[in-house]
Amino acid sequence: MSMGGGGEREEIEEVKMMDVGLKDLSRKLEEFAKERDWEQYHSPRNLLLAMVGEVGEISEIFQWMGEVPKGLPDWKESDKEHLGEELSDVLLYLIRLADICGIDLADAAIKKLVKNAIKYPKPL
Ligand SMILES: Nc1ccn([C@H]2C[C@H](O)[C@@H](COP(=O)(O)OP(=O)(O)OP(=O)(O)O)O2)c(=O)n1
Repeated sequence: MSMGGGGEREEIEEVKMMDVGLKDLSRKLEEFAKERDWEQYHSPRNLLLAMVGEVGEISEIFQWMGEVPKGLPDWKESDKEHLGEELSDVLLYLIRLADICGIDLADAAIKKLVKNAIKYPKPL
C-alpha cells in the first residue's frame, strides 16, 4: 500500500518506532479510507473479495516453485519484499474487514487461542 506524498519515509520511520498493534493499524486504515472518500467501497463483501484477491497474489508468488525451505534462504531481497507486501495487503484487508463488521480482532483472536488450547490439549 503506497501512502503517497513526501512524508512517506518519515511516516514509516515513525511507525517503526512504535509497537504497532491491530488497533493502530485499524485506525490508520480508517484514516486512509476517509481521506480518499473510499469508505463507500469498504463494505464487508468488497473487503472480503479484496482480501481473497490478495491471498491469490501470495499464491502466485509460490506457484510452480515446489517446496520452499523455511526462511526463504535462496530468495532475492526484492522477492522477499514483494512477499512482505502481499502478506501485508491480506493482513490490512483482514483488519479492515473485522473493523467494518464490528469485530474486535485482537480480542477474538485471543479467545480463539484459548479455545484452540482446550480443543487440542498439550500431550502429557
Ligand atoms: N479500495 C481500496 C484499495 C486499496 N486499498 C489498500 C489496501 C491494500 O493494502 C492495498 C491494495 O492495493 P492494490 O489494489 O493496488 O493492490 P497491490 O498493492 O497488491 O497492487 P497490484 O495488485 O498492482 O500488485 O491498498 C484499500 O484500502 N482500499
